[in-house]
Amino acid sequence: MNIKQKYCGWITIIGKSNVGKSTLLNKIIGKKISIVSRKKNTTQTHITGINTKKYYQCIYTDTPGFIFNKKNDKIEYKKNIFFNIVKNSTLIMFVIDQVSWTEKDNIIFNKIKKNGIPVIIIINKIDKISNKNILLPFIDFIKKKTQAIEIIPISAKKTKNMMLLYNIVKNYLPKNPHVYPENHITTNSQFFTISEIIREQLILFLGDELPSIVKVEIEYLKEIENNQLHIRALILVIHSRQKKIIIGHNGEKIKKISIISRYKIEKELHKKIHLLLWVKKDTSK
Ligand SMILES: Nc1nc2c(ncn2[C@@H]2O[C@H](COP(=O)(O)OP(=O)(O)OP(=O)(O)O)[C@@H](O)[C@H]2O)c(=O)[nH]1
Repeated sequence: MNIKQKYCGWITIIGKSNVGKSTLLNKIIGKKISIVSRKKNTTQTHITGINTKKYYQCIYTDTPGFIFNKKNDKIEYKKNIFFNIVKNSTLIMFVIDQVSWTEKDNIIFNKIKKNGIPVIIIINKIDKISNKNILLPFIDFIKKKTQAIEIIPISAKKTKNMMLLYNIVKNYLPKNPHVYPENHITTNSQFFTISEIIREQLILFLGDELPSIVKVEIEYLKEIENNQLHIRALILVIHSRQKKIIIGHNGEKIKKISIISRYKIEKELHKKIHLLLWVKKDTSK
């Protein structure tokens, strides 16, 4: 019997805050599993995204951006958890913002380098670089400075060089059986549990009135002290009239959906929930 060899590896996405780590992971997975925002430190916990194509499975971890102590430039981020993730990686994707290599990048890079795990440096947001001539000398400079195994300029937002990146990552995957089934895209079940509860309530409350395609995206999820969770969820519709249906007269419907959803999420997660629901036209269509 000819059983095709399988490959599987763990890839950790590292970088300063706001360099585009979550955008990159979402693009790789093809779904919004990690929250993207202009605000720094949107990603609060580790997000795992799984990408399986035929015989190759990549298990990505998006890490929260590093926080530096303003006084002494020391990393304040939960070091132990972080370095455990790094230690167990097959590969590291070190993301930087355009052609800027700062002292902070140096500090983070030197810390992770000690583990001897291969590092790919990703120069993100190249769509923002108007003079592309500066790219090659910068790549040379980074190559000398870091001895990274690969340096790849991409635009996660504009999906530029993403296939090239995937093909490179694939080459570094060791022979391993797959850890997750093919259609499994994240281990962050909390994320999905919440959006599914909201969708469930939409279906229950609106029945036949419900527009056929309603997406719920968790835009913001933050755990605060005393077991409380702040959630902002977007209900995405195709037409403005669908928006009106969901909101209802004087906002009555959305209010009810929100109250019951909050109650159900509290029951499911055993946490105090603060829930804000927004209905919005899906502009990605
Ligand atoms: N122009 C451009 N903007 C991008 C690109 N990638 C990400 N961004 C933007 O950069 C901002 C930060 O992106 P995130 O993906 O949230 O960055 P992050 O590194 O995960 O941030 P933290 O959660 O703070 O660690 C967002 O406004 C993104 O839309 C890109 O390739 N090009």
